[in-house]
Amino acid sequence: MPTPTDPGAPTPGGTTPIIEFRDVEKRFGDNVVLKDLNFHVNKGERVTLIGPSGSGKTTILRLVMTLEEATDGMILIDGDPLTHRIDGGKRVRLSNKEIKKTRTRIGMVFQQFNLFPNMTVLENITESPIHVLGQSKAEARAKAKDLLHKVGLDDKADAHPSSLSGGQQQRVAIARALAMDPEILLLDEVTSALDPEIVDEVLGILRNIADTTDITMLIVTHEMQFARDVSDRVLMFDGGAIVEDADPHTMFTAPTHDRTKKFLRAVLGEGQIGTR
Ligand SMILES: Nc1ncnc2c1ncn2[C@@H]1O[C@H](COP(=O)(O)OP(=O)(O)OP(=O)(O)O)[C@@H](O)[C@H]1O
Repeated sequence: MPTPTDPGAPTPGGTTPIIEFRDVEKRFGDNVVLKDLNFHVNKGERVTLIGPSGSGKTTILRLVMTLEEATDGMILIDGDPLTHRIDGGKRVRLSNKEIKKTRTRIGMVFQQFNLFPNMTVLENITESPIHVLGQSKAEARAKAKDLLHKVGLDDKADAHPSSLSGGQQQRVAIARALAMDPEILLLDEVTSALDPEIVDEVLGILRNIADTTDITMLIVTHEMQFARDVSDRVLMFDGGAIVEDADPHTMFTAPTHDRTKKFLRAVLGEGQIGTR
């Protein structure tokens, strides 16, 4: 097993973790949201976080994206500290430059799309590849067009986000995240703000990405069927702690923990565990 002095060591299965939480604490004032949280995600794995509202799922994604920083402990990306390292027994924050370098390996899609309203769809997608990765305009535009094709929006390159439906805006947000060639894709309730009839179109695109790439995915979703279809592993959270860690078949058909059973009954409906 990895030890605090041995970052990124292979797990017993021989696979290197690409995301590793070590004794992570996150508090907002007096509110301790995560306490001594330890878990890892292996390269190429798709891991879904489920659990009741307020259990800390979004906070975990925001920590990986460096939108928040842990108040104690360490997060490692591919063996490298993300925001803090231990130096001579002391917890030291990395420089902004070091943090930014690791962050470019990670992409995130949010519930509320977060597109730049004054830019066209194409500009939204090319902005970071040009300004963060230093790609040429031509290279970034070619890649963006390719991605727009992939998400079924070839004809929307010159449109502004406000003229698009919610589902179309979310597809642009997915293309924008992919334009950075992320090794890790974080999906935070990406269909929660969408009308029910367009949820499937967005989930279909994500299923396709899961099927055709080896991007590591960390997913927060209330779409249990989607979680069951794409995940290698499902982590059930409650009160900022993992109460169950299982493959999706086990989690959704034969959960062992009472808290998981109660949660899934509430989400899926009485008698639904094992039938979906
Ligand atoms: N920026 C913040 N400032 C203060 N408290 C916060 C902040 N972000 C999250 N929290 C608190 O952290 C806790 C966990 O929130 P989080 O959004 O991670 O939960 P969640 O499991 O994703 O919930 P949901 O399923 O409702 O999205 C909550 O008590 C929340 O109020």
